[in-house]
Amino acid sequence: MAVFTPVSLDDLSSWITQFDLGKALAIKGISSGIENSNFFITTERGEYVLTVFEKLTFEQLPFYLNLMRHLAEGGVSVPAPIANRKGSIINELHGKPASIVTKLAGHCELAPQPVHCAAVGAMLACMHMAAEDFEIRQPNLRGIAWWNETMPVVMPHLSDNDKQLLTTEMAFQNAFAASDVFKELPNGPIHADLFRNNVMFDGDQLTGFFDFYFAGCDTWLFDVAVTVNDWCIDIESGELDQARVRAMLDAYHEIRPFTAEEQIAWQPMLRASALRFWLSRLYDFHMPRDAEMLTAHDPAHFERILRLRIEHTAPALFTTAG
Ligand SMILES: Nc1ncnc2c1ncn2[C@@H]1O[C@H](COP(=O)(O)OP(=O)(O)O)[C@@H](O)[C@H]1O
Ligand SMILES: N[C@@H](CCOP(=O)(O)O)C(=O)O
Repeated sequence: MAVFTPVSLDDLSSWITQFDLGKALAIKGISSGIENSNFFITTERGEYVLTVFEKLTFEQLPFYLNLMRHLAEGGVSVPAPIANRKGSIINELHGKPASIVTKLAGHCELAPQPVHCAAVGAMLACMHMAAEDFEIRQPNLRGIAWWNETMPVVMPHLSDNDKQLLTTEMAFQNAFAASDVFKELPNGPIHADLFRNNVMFDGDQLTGFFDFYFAGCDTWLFDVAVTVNDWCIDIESGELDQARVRAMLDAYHEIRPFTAEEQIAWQPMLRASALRFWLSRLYDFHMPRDAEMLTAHDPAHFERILRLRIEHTAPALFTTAG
C-alpha cells in the first residue's frame, strides 16, 4: 500500500497553515507501508513526512509520538514530530488523526552486512536505555493478548498442519509468559517492528529508526528477537546468519549487557517474535482492507522461520559474562 486516505496538494495547503512550515509546495504518496497513509511533503521550510493514521486512535497516538519526541530529545536518531502553533503534534485531517515528522536522510539497507547489523544492535540498546524514563505506559498492542485474540480468527483459514503448529506454539508461549524467567526480563518501551524497512542508512552510517506505530511496553528481549529475525537471516530460507547475529548481539551487549534470564529466554523469544509476525501477516492476508496501492506480506515466510526457531538451537545471546 499505502494510501488508504488520499490527500491532495489543495487539502494540504489549507491544513498546513496551522504549522510554522510555510506554504505547501508538493505532496507525494508513499507506496511501501501497510498500516498508515504516508506522504512525503515539501514546504517552504523543507521536506517532511505526513502520516494519516488509519487504525490508531487519538487516545493511542500520544504514546507513539511523544515517545519519538522523547527519543529525539534524548539523542536517539528518530523522526521528530512537528507541533502546530498551539503545541499539538496530533491533528485531524479528513476526519482521521495525522502528524508531520522530520524526514530522515538515506535509504533502507535491504541487504545488510554485519557492519549494518552492529550499528542497529548498538542503537537499539541506546534506544531501550533512552526510553526507560519515558513516562507514558502503553502495552504492546500486538503482544500476547492480541495473539490469543487473533488465533481463532485466522484458524479457519489454515491447513491442518499449520493449525497444529499455531495451537502448540500458542500453548508454549502462554506457558513461557507465565514463567519465573519471563517475569525477570527487563522491559520498557520497545519499537517492536524494527525490520530493515524501518531503519535508514546513508552508506554504512545509520541515520535513524522510524515507524514507531507498533511500539509499546514489552520485554527488551522481544525487540531484539524481532530485529534479529529480520536483519540476520538468509531471506530465502529464514535461517539465521551467524556472522550477522553475532555482530548485532555483541554490539547490543556492549552497550546494555544482557542478563542471565535473557540468555535462558532467548530461544523462546525468537519463536515468540516469529509467531507474532506470522499471526499479523495471516490476519492481514485473510482480512484485507481497501487501498489505492497494496503490497501484501507473505505469511509463509514467518511460518518457515517459526518452524526453524523451534527445530534449531539458537546461537547464544552472549558469550562473555553479562
Ligand atoms: N521519517 C521518515 N523519514 C524518511 N522516510 C520515511 C519516514 N517515515 C516514513 N518514510 C518512508 O515511508 C515509507 C513507509 O513508511 P512506514 O512508516 O514504514 O509506513 P507504515 O507505517 O504504513 O508501514 C518508508 O519505507 C520510508 O521510505
Ligand atoms: N513489519 C511487518 C509489517 C509492518 O509493516 P511496516 O511497513 O509498518 O513495517 C511485517 O513484515 O509483517
